[in-house]
Amino acid sequence: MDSARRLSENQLQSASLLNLGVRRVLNDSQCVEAIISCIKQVFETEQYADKAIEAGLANQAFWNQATKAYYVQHCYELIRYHRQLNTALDVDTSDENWPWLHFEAYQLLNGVELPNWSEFAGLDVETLKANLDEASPAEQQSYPDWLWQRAEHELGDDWVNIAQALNVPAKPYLRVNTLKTDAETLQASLKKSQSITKVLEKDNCLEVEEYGYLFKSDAFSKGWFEMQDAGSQQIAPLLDVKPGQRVVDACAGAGGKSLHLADLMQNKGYILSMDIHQHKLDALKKRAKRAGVHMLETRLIKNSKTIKRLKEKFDRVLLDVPCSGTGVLRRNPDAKWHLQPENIDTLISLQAEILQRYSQMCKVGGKLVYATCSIFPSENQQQVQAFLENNPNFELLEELNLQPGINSSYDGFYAAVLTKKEA
Ligand SMILES: C[S@@+](CC[C@H](N)C(=O)[O-])C[C@H]1O[C@@H](n2cnc3c(N)ncnc32)[C@H](O)[C@@H]1O
Repeated sequence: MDSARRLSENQLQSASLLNLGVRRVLNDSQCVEAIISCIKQVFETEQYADKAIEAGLANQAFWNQATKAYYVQHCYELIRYHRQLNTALDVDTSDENWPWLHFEAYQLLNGVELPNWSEFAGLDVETLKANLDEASPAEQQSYPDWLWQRAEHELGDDWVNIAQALNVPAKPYLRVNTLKTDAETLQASLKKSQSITKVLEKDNCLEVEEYGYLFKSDAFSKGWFEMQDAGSQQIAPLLDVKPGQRVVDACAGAGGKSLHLADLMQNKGYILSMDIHQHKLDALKKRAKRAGVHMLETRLIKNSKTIKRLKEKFDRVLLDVPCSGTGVLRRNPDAKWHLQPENIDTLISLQAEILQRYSQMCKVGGKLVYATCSIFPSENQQQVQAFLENNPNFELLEELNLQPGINSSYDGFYAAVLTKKEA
């Protein structure tokens, strides 16, 4: 079977659902117009997808849950398959009607019948499929050429499977905040807000099957859960933290992993969460308050002195470094189109610098975890190898390499656990 057909079959898995949805939603042209407007913003004004989608939803407070879900799903799908649709249609974004053509082509390729609207061009699905059959793998799977080539070079034969897996919409997962509740109590409470979840075998992780009113639920306002991918939930446990330890999360962002660490430490000890962006630390503080975490302090990294002053002060160091985000393309498909090859080279230099300088904060006998949400060995194993060659006082204890389509159905993550043997 050729890869264009294979891709179409991937998409067809949800065709019956789409058919149901489209019939409902196409009675309401406003939703489709909102989808068109959102993808125009993303591709014509380079707005981030999540911001554009959020803004679209804010304008439509009266939509029901199904319409909102249809809107979000279709915005993401049209962003994900942007290049594939351009190829199938043999048009690019200089044709001002492109968003409508994309919507129409996407539906036809997924076996959905469309109503007789004047906005639709009456496209022929066989022509769309024939155009895809002749296209390159990067066009068929909807990736920029440079990214495809780099991934093939770095990942070899695995890349084709990873590329397909990164096109499958990500499932939502929750991390149970065990400082406040347990999985079964959370599940029962969420049911009251029409949020249906499944308890996974992994500790304290729920898969969301139906959103319902998740973020309006009692459980959310009480801080009983955090939204966090099941792959991401595997990073904090690698630090092997104990209550009472001193831990630094030096690239903490809005604190997904800091909060998980606080939970694993039973809220006892000390966590210093740092970042170069104050607005992210402000968001972290808010989340920590809701989660009932009171052993965590935030600190802005202003210059190199902030780190130097903390030399050998921590039992555990987490470096969840800035990266290409190629492991989380299912969640952020627009990153494929924003990312440039030179960005990855700059990130690789920054990662090496962070690992070298920030590792100084680890005590002798302590542990350091270097983590990314990238699938590229150049940001992962190769960084760690280069660091170990320059720093023989560190030793590699274990590695985790979650690759969608290879060994994981979650997002792509890499982590290396190191220990500091001597000063
Ligand atoms: C992968 S994100 C962290 C995600 C976060 N740990 C979580 O679990 O939610 C990387 C973070 O590194 C921060 N960052 C970028 N350059 C940095 C630097 N030189 N030092 C520390 N943090 C940096 C970014 O602002 C970003 O928040």
